[in-house]
Amino acid sequence: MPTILALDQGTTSSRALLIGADGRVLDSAQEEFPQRYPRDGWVEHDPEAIWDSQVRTARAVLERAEETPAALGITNQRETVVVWDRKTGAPIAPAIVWQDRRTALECRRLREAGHDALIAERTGLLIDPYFSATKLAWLLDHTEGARARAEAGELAAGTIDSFLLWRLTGGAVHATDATNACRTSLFGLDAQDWDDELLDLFRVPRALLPDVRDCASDFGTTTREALGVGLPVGGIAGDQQAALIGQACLAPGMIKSTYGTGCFVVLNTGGSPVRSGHRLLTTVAYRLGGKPTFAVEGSIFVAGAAVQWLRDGLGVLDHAAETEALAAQAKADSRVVMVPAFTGLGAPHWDAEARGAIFGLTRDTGPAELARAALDAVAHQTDDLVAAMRADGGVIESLRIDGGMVANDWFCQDLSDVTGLPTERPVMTETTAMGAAMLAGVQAGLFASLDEAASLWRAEKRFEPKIAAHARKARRARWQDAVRRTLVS
Ligand SMILES: Nc1ncnc2c1ncn2[C@@H]1O[C@H](COP(=O)(O)OP(=O)(O)O)[C@@H](O)[C@H]1O
Ligand SMILES: O=P(O)(O)OC[C@H](O)CO
Repeated sequence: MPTILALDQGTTSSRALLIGADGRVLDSAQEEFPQRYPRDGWVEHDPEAIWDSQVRTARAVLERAEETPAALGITNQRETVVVWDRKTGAPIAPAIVWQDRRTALECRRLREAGHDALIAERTGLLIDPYFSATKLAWLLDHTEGARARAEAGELAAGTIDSFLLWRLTGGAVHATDATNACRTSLFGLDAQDWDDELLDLFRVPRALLPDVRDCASDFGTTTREALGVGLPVGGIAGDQQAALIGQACLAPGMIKSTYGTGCFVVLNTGGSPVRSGHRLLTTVAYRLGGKPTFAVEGSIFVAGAAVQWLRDGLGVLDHAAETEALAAQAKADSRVVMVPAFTGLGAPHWDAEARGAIFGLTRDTGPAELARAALDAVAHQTDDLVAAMRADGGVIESLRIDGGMVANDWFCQDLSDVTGLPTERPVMTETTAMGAAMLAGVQAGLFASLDEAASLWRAEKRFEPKIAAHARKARRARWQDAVRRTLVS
């Protein structure tokens, strides 16, 4: 059976998965890599650590594989930017991660100068440090000589997919796909290309940027130096769009919600961009044969990251999975509410300056109540997004869920209770990798179309809401009050 190698470069780990043409995961490898928090609100990655972990996982899977995969697909944490030297391939600075807030003041300046409308109209995005453009400008302004070198064409930049692709092809291909490009604030949704006016506004030289291609395209071939084998790279998509594809949400109205470091709820809206009146983003879901399909997205910066903070920051857990038993043990009358605004709040609040808070602490609050509050916060934030989508006219009847957190049954049930929606967990929870594999498989001719590949999707478990309407209302009110008390701007 033909196979596809999918590289899933996430915020906390790099993964490589060998996926069969029947949609099954045949093998996988995963490596976590260090997160750096050098200052309040800053989040950085070492691009070499990303590269090394990604290559090691890919090579591990390839060495165990019986046959050479037919194609390779890449999916990645989005918005995070790397700038590197075109001659040596060496990064000139650490990668600035999507969660990083260092450009909050610059974003405020752009908002005060009245650029919101132009940016929203062209890109479907708001002005926020989340997106790549201000991060790129920051790197050029704060790295000695970088701006002049960028203008002279000596440097290349891109999101993580671009950086990996460059390295995988030995510097032969500097490209990205439309789903990653549309998260930079530099890409016109209508034109489906970099926008000169936005490049001027954000002061990013065009010479720095990759070529933008369809999600299923010829992205070149890996070198033997990189992976020990020449594989055609046929698919690229940002991880949330890849998860939408991997969850088989290919028809307008279908919706998925992914719980990794952050949480991203994405609603397929079909062939024309739909603008939100409630501060959700308009984004490219995928682009095939030059034709974009669009989505509306709600982005939450902290989901599994709150669990990670309990583990690594507070040290009250050894493993993320312990939150499941802990949450179940929490005292039923606990009113602890955690607003995990560690790096500001994303949709629908977009408050870059808010910081986290915990309300309702009592002398008997312990790790169990904190664990429950952390999981609960993710469910409430999801419901905030569902409410915004409904206010925009969206009809939402259930959620297809995935990501690291959905291994936690307590969380899945809580999500269903808090949102009042049935939630469906698929058999194949590696939906992000699956999306990348589907795209690469279409390009390699293993699937006649994305729809054919999507027919492989199966539900593993469905969680139904179990709490009474009045209990849900009371919990929602407590959450909304806590958020109000956390907002800064
Ligand atoms: N059983 C679990 N319960 C709660 N959270 C979990 C569980 N397993 C993993 N996580 C959280 O999920 C995140 C990892 O999910 P993943 O989809 O791999 O994220 P990413 O792609 O952002 O690196 C981590 O933040 C981790 O804390
Ligand atoms: O690494 P994840 O799975 O949390 O996804 C990160 C997103 O792509 C950021 O927009």
